[in-house]
Amino acid sequence: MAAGKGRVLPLLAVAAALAAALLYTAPFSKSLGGEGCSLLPHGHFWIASQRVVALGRVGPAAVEVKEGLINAIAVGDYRSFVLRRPLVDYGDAVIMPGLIDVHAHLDEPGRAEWEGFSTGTRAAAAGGITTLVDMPLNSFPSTVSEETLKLKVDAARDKLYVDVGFWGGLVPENALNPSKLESLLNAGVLGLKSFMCPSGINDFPMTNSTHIEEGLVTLAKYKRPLLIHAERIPDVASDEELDGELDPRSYATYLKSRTPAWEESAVRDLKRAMKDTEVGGRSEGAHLHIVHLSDSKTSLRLLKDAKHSGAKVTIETCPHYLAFSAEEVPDGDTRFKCSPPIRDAANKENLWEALLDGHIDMLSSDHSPSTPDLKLMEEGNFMKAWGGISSLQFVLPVTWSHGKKYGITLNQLASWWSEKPAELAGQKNKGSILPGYHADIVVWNPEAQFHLDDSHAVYHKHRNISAYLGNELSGKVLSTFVRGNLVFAEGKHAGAACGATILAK
Ligand SMILES: NC(=O)NC(NC(N)=O)C(=O)[O-]
Ligand SMILES: [Zn+2]
Ligand SMILES: [Zn+2]
Repeated sequence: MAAGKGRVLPLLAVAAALAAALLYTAPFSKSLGGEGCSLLPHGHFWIASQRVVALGRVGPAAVEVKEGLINAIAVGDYRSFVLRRPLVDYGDAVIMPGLIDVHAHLDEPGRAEWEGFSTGTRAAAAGGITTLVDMPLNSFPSTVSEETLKLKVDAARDKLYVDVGFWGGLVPENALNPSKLESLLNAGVLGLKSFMCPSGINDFPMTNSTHIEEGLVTLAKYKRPLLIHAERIPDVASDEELDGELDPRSYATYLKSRTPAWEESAVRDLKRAMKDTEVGGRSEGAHLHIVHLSDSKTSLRLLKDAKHSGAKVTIETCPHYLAFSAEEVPDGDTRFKCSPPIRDAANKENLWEALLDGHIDMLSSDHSPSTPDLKLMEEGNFMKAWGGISSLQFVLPVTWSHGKKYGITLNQLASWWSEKPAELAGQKNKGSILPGYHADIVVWNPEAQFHLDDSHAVYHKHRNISAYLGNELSGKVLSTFVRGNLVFAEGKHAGAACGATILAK
């Protein structure tokens, strides 16, 4: 390419992208550009900036959006290509693939007072997240069958500001029954999720390793992943746990009650399941995904070993494990309670190292709010409070603000938050800015700093239970596009909720 000259990549790889899209398609819930779906009155336009994260590079480019898809990318001096059509020039702001959050608890139907499709997806849009995958528990009933998935999809109708897919639950009731599992998978869940310890939700019981190994055999046929909450109560209690009276307001008490041995015990128990996913294994084609890894020591080492031996395993961690450390959690401040727990500063350093080295594959929010009363904020009892971090809207600025000192790049952000999650969720036409892909895009300013105080608009349901309130962050989301619809800009949402439910086919 001659210096200073632009280059346009018309419909690059469209054939591949569209062919792959046949595997999983996102049914559009409303026609694109429908009444009120977008804050922009165009169905065909260009957006441009000096920092477009696309094609493995960051630089000046213009992206052509047509009927919800990315039609072309002009890199370099793009002006000669952008003729006649409207162009939105974002100057120095970053144009990046929208974030795909594969771990969010939206809690509807049944616990809409905890979160909800409307509030949750408005928060997502304001945070630059363009696709969410909803967890099968905390709603009521849990998503464990074709019928309960249908309740989810019905509850989501006309409430979505971003696209939403669903994980189903692998529970003892369906794990050993392939036809039940197949009907759940045929109904369109993107994969399954199970717990190896009590989930805290009565109609979502834990699974043992036999359930997991058998479930994987069915999942292998569908090539969809099994997500695992990998904590298991160790067979031998540690001496520390046997210590006498411990103060339930002290964060140290909570840490002692849920040690890294819980994660380690679960990972050891998954040994055979992981082996089964290897080439020639009983469930070759299946894929195990460890959600919210916190233990950066033995559990991570065992998972690295399994990956090294050829097991199909991926790992996610969450911004709260990368932003906070146990030393900083004030006693009684149950906003920080989650499972597995936020551990010490050395653990946090190791998690960053593993993420930067590629051993941890991706990030997710694990946004899991409840009503404020269940957080027992006045009592401050860590042992009784609901566990779950409320963070949906803040994950991009939190990752960026804390990652800057480790020298993270915009391409890494796009990989952890968009490309890898798209792959996990089987979304072959999402997660990158590439011709033929959905025009799911976040525009943000990494340099803009803000104080997350009462004047900051927060869209998820209960702002006061978020551990991030009061933080100084950098990285401000300016605009969010979902399939070409400008769903959020300058603090405002589009009038209509035109996100789609994503069902696997
Ligand atoms: N029932 C839950 O939402 N649990 C969640 N709770 C956390 N992470 O503290 C989770 O994902 O394990
Ligand atoms: Zn979990
Ligand atoms: Zn969760």
